[in-house]
Amino acid sequence: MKILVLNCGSSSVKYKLFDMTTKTILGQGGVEKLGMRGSFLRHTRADGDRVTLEGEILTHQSAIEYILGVLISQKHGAIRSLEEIDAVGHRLVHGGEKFNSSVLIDDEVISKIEECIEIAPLHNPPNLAGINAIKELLPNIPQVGVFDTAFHQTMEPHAYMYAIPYSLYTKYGIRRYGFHGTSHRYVSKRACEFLGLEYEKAKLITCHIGNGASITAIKEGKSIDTSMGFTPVEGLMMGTRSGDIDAGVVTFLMDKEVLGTESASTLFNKHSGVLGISGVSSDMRDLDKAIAEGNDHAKLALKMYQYRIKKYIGSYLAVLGGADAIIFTGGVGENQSATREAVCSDMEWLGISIDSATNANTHGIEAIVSTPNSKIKIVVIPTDEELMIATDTMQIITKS
Ligand SMILES: Nc1ncnc2c1ncn2[C@@H]1O[C@H](COP(=O)(O)OP(=O)(O)O)[C@@H](O)[C@H]1O
Ligand SMILES: CC(=O)OP(=O)(O)O
Ligand SMILES: [Mg+2]
Repeated sequence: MKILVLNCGSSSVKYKLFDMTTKTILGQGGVEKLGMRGSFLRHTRADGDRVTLEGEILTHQSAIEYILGVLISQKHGAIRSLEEIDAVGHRLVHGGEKFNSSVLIDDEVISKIEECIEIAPLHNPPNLAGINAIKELLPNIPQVGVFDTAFHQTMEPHAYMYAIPYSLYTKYGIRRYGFHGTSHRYVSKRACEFLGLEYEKAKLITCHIGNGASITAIKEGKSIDTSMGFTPVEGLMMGTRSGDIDAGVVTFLMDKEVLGTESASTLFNKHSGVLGISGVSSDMRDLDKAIAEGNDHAKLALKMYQYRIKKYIGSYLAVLGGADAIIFTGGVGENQSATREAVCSDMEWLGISIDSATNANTHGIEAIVSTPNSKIKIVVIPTDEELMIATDTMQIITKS
């Protein structure tokens, strides 16, 4: 069975084509700078063959036309005909309170996703554009939606409500939803397999630390709290997002700097976080370089970044009543060993003891990086949201 996984963002469409029989990737890549000058498609085939195609790619439909074209192209293709594709699985960001699991997409599902546009104006329109493009280009193929928010629908009201008038929840759906659920679900399950823990009995803290970052407390297979909220700007400090901030700062700056809602949103989503403090970059690799060159703002940015993760781990240990494992994933969580070390240091009193040497040598692979006597295991599990989406898609279309 062959499944195409699509992640349609506002200016990019990423894809992976899976052969689920062998769990291998036949081809992958993405369209970038969608709708802008200089848009291009980058494609890599399983055998390493690579190609970059430049073109005027203005809409999601034309991006997907390019992708389908390269997948069956004579020279760089991964399959002979589009008929080989059995289903398409989409990463969908916001399912609001309407979806607590992955679903087969039909007209009713589409209209529910449309209803969520109001609370997710940045994410849901490009997701819907992707679904509609496939409807147009591959009219009879089943499509499955896998929501970032679904895994967190198990949170209870005391964890998801904001302490603002209750009527605003009823009127607009203002509450915490949480994101990266597909990744938190994947790495938590995988960590239990890896450690030999029973998922339905485990207490876990999953740290998805990439460009966007969030942390989740999982009890008996259910998300009970997570750091992202109504939008993906709450919680941890991120590459370009502020994370938690006093609402008073927002209104003060909107007043003093005469910011409209869009400029304020850009400030906290795109110009803040590691980039905002360091003035260097949102990428940890650039930050490390700047720190080595003696840049004090870069040093401060990294310290703030690590401190915030540590604070969240502490609070989640409290709400879970301890933990069996802390799991690191995402570009930073998988690769930046110094951040794992800083976050887990001086926590022996809590039963957390990191093995510095093993940790320092662990990059992008599954590994236990705690000492053998650490009560709480510290593990690195590379995330695979696309495989999770492909797996859900296969299960759903097989059932239906
Ligand atoms: N070798 C590395 N060392 C330190 N940080 C890294 C390394 N590789 C990637 N990163 C960090 O991971 C980030 C990307 O994380 P990723 O999870 O791939 O992001 P996205 O949210 O775009 O999926 C980069 O911006 C960078 O900060
Ligand atoms: C929802 C979200 O924050 O996603 P990402 O980390 O991919 O930006
Ligand atoms: Mg990501």
